[in-house]
Amino acid sequence: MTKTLRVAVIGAGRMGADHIQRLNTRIHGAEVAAVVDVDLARAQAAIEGIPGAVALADAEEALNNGDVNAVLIATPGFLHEDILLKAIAKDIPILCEKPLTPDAESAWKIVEAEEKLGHKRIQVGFMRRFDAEYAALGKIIRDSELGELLMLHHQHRNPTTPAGFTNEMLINDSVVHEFDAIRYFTSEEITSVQVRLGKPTRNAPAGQHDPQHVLIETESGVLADVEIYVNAKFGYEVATQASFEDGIVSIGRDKGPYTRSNGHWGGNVTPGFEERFGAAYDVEIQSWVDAALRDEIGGPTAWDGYATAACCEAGVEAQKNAEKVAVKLNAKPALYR
Ligand SMILES: NC(=O)C1=CN([C@@H]2O[C@H](COP(=O)(O)OP(=O)(O)OC[C@H]3O[C@@H](n4cnc5c(N)ncnc54)[C@H](O)[C@@H]3O)[C@@H](O)[C@H]2O)C=CC1
Ligand SMILES: O=C1[C@@H](O)[C@H](O)[C@@H](O)[C@H](O)[C@H]1O
Repeated sequence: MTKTLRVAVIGAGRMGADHIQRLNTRIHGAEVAAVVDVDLARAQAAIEGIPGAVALADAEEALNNGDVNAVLIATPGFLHEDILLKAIAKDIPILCEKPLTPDAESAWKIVEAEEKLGHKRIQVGFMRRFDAEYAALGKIIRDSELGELLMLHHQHRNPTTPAGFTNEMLINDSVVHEFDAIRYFTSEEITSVQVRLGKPTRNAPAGQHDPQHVLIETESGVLADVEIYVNAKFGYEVATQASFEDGIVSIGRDKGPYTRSNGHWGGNVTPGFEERFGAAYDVEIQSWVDAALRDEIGGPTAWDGYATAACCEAGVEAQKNAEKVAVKLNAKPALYR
């Protein structure tokens, strides 16, 4: 493998632009070689000041560009499958933003294509695994420091949603992170998902029922719940409280500095995911680059993308009734065991 990844970033929207900046300024061992966006002006704006980078409007053109040897996919989730299959055919390192794909059938096609290739090329953008507090809680669980983990309580609150954010996307685009986090914390698969639609906020756009309460069980019977609330207005908050036999651990609640002044006390709430998880994205992308230069991957696999897509599928079905829906998973291929 080469000493430098020459990355084509596909999609220069909110997340793609953020990754382009980090690749260009903070990540070692990688450079932006091409930026692709159907909105060519957006791609052109994104490569400004990046020597040697080209702006293109077509992903396939970037994959066929001899100067490109890796790809970072940051288009909306429903477009991932097509680009992934083309990138797998090129056998180059791939960082695919979550979700791998929005449904289990298409995610399974990706797993099968990678299995056929015979080695792992895809890392999925579940950045929470690279957040310092998530890693600390993961270690407490793995080392059984507080006895057995019994329950996980998650709050996932966004200030607002972009145009076109459907009711299904509360599960496919947002709770997909908790599905991955629960699997990461417990090292188990999720067996069932139930969704309760309670009293909605007047701040949700038409067609979106917000907030929702998602109830989850794992193989050993760990119970988890997620409050997904995507028009919460006050800021961006992603928090977890874990109940153990011998204690309680909370992560992600507040951000300092904590100030007492003028008869009030308090800290800060992050405005968006860039601020809350900025450091985690840096660690995630550096891990991908370092591993890619060794012909490996440095984080969640296509199997993780598939398994979470299966949870999402159960979750979207569960939105339609208040029943518990079983998660259906194909057998795990040897490549991921
Ligand atoms: N890990 C995380 O915390 C986050 C991940 N994401 C993920 O990142 C991905 C992108 O999300 P956003 O940046 O929020 O979306 P966005 O809508 O801001 O940007 C998407 C970009 O893709 C471009 N695009 C659309 N079709 C294209 C095509 N066929 N070829 C090339 N470019 C095309 C659009 O013109 C747009 O510039 C999604 O998979 C999303 O789930 C988004 C936000 C946070
Ligand atoms: O991935 C993300 C967005 O796509 C999603 O829409 C948000 O709900 C998440 O908090 C964020 O991390």
